[in-house]
Order: sequence, then structure tokens, then C-alpha cells
Amino acid sequence: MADAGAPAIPVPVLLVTGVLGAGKTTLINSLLNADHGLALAVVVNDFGAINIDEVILSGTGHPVFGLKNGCICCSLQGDLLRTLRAILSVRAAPDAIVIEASGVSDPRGILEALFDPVLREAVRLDAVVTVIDAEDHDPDDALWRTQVRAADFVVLAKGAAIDPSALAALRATLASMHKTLVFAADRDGGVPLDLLLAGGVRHGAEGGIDPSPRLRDDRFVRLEWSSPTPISLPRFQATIQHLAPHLARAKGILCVEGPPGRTYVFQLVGRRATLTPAALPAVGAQLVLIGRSGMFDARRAAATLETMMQR
Ligand SMILES: Nc1nc2c(ncn2[C@@H]2O[C@H](COP(=O)(O)OP(=O)(O)OP(=O)(O)O)[C@@H](O)[C@H]2O)c(=O)[nH]1
Repeated sequence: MADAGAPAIPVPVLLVTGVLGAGKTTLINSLLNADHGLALAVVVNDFGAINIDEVILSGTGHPVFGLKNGCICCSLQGDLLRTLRAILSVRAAPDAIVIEASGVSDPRGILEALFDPVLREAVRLDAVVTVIDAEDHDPDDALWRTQVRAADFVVLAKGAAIDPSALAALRATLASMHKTLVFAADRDGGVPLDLLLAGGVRHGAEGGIDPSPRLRDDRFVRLEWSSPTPISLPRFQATIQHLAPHLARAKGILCVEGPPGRTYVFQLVGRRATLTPAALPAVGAQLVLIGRSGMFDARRAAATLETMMQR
């Protein structure tokens, strides 16, 4: 875990959205109880005066911070920022922060809050997960569509009881909205929690990527690549552009050739890729790529990396 005050790398934030009763708390509960060894902190926003979700999640051993009587996408934005600062001010920052939005939240307001100029040095949005009630949802509802549009990963809750054709229709709606990373909580082996928490696979004091293979889920394949020396940024960008259609997730720490020469944290979640400058004592590059089994050929990707990065 990072030291107090100024984590060397911003702490990743997983934002969980979904309409009222969709299954957000249930998903977060399984994240908190899973065997990942990560120290998580949770911020829960309940729209009403009593924060039931805070009580439910408090038994998991991870610190839970409740925000009630309003919505963190609007009236409670300031409270959200204060809470995140409080979480980061403890001696050892968590490996990741999970935020449960209230069921009426527009995720755009929360994303706006996370781009606060002071906070963005310390926390980084890692992924947005939208939970959908497979039994009861309205694809014409504006809030539903806004939440789905914001999603990097979609989780379908309560899918076991519904007709396969209804589930197929929902998947087709999501595909028409360009959502391909869709996981059914009650079917197909459930939600790959390791994938949702991949951003929390964090760094020791020396700032390297944790090399232990955490992805035990055989629906996904993982490839690690490293370079002992700084890499060319344009070559890296071209290589990732080439590989991105086959990837579900990627992350890395990259020292790039100068001048001026800089270190970046690279993140790719779904279709969103970011490069954030970081003050890390890294010398070369370390990269982790994750793709779906059958769609991502790790051996071929390794060969592509070797060839394209050396051109
Ligand atoms: N069968 C089934 N029930 C689920 C699933 N996910 C959630 N539920 C049930 O749905 C109800 C609502 O779940 P929550 O996780 O509290 O939903 P939420 O989105 O956090 O609700 P709010 O915070 O009120 O917006 C609970 O009774 C859960 O047990 C699922 O995948 N399958």
C-alpha cells in the first residue's frame, strides 16, 4: 500500500452505478468478500435519510463511509470530495476505493467531481461498472441509458430467473450501445471480480506492478511484458492501438525515451485508454494485458509487442 498523504500513484476508483434496486450493493458485497488480498475503502451514497447499504457493507472488514440525504452527483459532490480526502489522509492509503452511487445518480456528475484539480493527483477513476436488473429495466429511460453509456463494464443482476430470449434481447440492446463487456451475475460463471479490481493490482513501495497472477478466472487470459529500458511512446501508442480491439483491460508503468523522458501510468478499461504522468522511480516498462479467452491470443500479442516496440 502507498504511504500517507501523497500516494506515488493515484489510488484507483471503481464507480458502481445502476438504478434503484438494480443490485449494486450485492455486487460490492461480493467484491469486498472476495479473496483478493486488497485493502478496499467503500463510499456508499444512499438517497434517503437512513443509509441501509452502509450497514450491510460494514460487516465486511473494509472501511465504509456513508453519504446520505442527497446525491453525490449533485448536492453531495462536496461531501464526496471531503470523504475521499479523509480516506487518503490515513497513514496507509487503500489499494482501491469503491464508490456506490445512489440509484438516482447521473454518473457524469460523479465523474466531474473526480476530476477535481486537487483530488486528481491522488485518485484516478479506474472503471465504471453499471449494474442492470435483468428482470426489471426500461431501456427507454433516460437515466438508465445515461448509466449504461457511462459503463466500462456492465453487470446483469437477477438474470437466472428470466427467459433466455429476454436476456438475449437485453444483450442485443447493450450491443447496440457498444457495450461488449457484459457479465451476467447469475449465469456464465458470474462476474469476473478480478477483472473489476484489476486496477487495484497495485504497487509495492518501489512502484513496480505486483507480478503475482491474480486472474484465476479462465474466461480471461493475461500477458505480462516488460522492457528493461525506456520505451518509445509513439511506438507504444501504435502497438496498443493495434492490440486494443482484443483487450478487456490493460495497465502498465512506462518510462519513455527522452528528451524530456517521463514516467507514465497507462490504463485501458474497455475502450478508454489514459496515460498519466507519475513521479515513480521506474527505469523501464512493465505492462499487463488482459483479454477474453478465445478472443485474445497472448502468444501472438507477445510477438506483436516484440516486433512493433522494436521497429
Ligand atoms: N436473484 C438475484 N437477486 C439479486 C441479485 N443482485 C441483487 N439481488 C437482490 O436485489 C435486491 C436489491 O439488491 P441491492 O444490491 O440492494 O440493490 P442496489 O442497487 O444496491 O439498491 P439501492 O441501493 O436501493 O439502489 C436485493 O434483494 C438483492 O438480494 C442477483 O444477481 N440475483
